[in-house]
Amino acid sequence: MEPTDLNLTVTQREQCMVEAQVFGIYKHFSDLPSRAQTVMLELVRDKHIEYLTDGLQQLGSSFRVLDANRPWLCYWILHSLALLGEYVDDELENNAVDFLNRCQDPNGGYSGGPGQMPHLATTYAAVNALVTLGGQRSLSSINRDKLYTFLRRMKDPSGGFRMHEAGEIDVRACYTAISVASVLNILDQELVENVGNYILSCQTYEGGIAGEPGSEAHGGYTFCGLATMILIGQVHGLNITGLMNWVVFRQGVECGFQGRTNKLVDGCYSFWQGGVFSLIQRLRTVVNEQLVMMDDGKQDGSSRCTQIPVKSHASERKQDSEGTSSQYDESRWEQGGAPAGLPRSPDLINLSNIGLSFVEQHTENGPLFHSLALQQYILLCSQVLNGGFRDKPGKARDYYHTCYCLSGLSVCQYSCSKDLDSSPLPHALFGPYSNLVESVHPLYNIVLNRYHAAHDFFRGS
Ligand SMILES: CC(C)=CCC/C(C)=C/CC/C(C)=C/COP(=O)(O)OP(=O)(O)O
Ligand SMILES: [Zn+2]
Repeated sequence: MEPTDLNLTVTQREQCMVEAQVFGIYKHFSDLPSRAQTVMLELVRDKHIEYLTDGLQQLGSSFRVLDANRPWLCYWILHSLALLGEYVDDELENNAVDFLNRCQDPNGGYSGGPGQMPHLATTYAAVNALVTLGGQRSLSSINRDKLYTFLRRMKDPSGGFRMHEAGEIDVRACYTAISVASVLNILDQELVENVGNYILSCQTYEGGIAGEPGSEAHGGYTFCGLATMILIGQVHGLNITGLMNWVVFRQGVECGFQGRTNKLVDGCYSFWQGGVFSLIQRLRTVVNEQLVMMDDGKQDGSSRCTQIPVKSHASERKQDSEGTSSQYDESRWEQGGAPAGLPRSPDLINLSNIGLSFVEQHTENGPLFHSLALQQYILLCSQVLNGGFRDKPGKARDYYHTCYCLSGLSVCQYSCSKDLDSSPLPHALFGPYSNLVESVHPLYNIVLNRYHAAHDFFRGS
């Protein structure tokens, strides 16, 4: 099944579905769109906006559903609307800002609902939601000083972060802490200290990144770990070639991505795995350096990062548009086992500029995954024609899958573009050009123009 152009016949599309069923994905074949409905494979934009706006209105009127998850619902819905190029009206915007403010803890951070314990995941969701809303009222509602102290309290002496007070330390916690600190321009050396080593300890023999040391590599954590390493300027410490080797095998015959080896594809991994590709595309220097080392016969391509030899000039340092400071330290690899530790981030790194310079660079590299095929999975299998997206046929739509399917669609559509703020060429899109959605900043999963506005707002303060 190779959907290589926009002119797939209905018969070919039906063949895709039949093949997918043969591979055991569609237990509910009748759930798939009918033949007539799939002809154009259109994004049913108006239906999605209706579904999302309804969700936001329900939140606004009661704010009672899913008690510990409400900032997430705000982010998933607001981000999905932003991807569709929609702005919410003043009343809904004010309600959302007020509600998120009630989730803000007096001592910093955001909880899942008013009066609850602040948590890093809901802090990330609330901050991304407020940045997506944008504007003075929304952005200035974030108490950055208190938020910084919350992040410092969540920092474990080992370097990782805890999700909440006395909570678990994992890669998600590292990403959510570093992502909000970066977007709010409060990232500093104290927060960064030893996070890189924690993430390195989670890269597995398969090449992907696990949630915690010793666990299985997973797309969600691989995105979090890779994005964190870029945001702290230490991505060169990961075995990127090994990571690429792992992620390229995660796109299934059904065209969607699976989260981990031998599991089913799921629409939400369109972003978690698709986002990994978007990041890797912008890591040309690091990828080339590691490929050269492999060419030198010093590295087995399937090996883990601890076996990457290092350059002999340990003092070499540079910060480039990938937000990477190349600093090689031979002693790190000498043990033949786990790395002895990433060097402390050089002071030369401007932590406040990494997110912006990363997204401003041009990339000559095309996507390393089948972008049109993934768009087909999203539009044909995950899209619900009444609005919203789902994991796969047979499952119900929800706001989480709507957010991450649309985010994945965006990553696909801009995957052939040299830069993220110009419109892609029609051949990059599956279906009509009206399917085009907004581009995202792949490190934060925030719509790019909303990120730029927030970056300007928090710059220099
Ligand atoms: C920013 C943030 C909070 C990121 C979260 C990242 C994320 C999606 C992590 C995945 C967690 C996980 C192990 C799911 C497996 O569920 P499963 O066993 O039901 O699914 P599977 O069969 O597809 O692996
Ligand atoms: Zn899912």
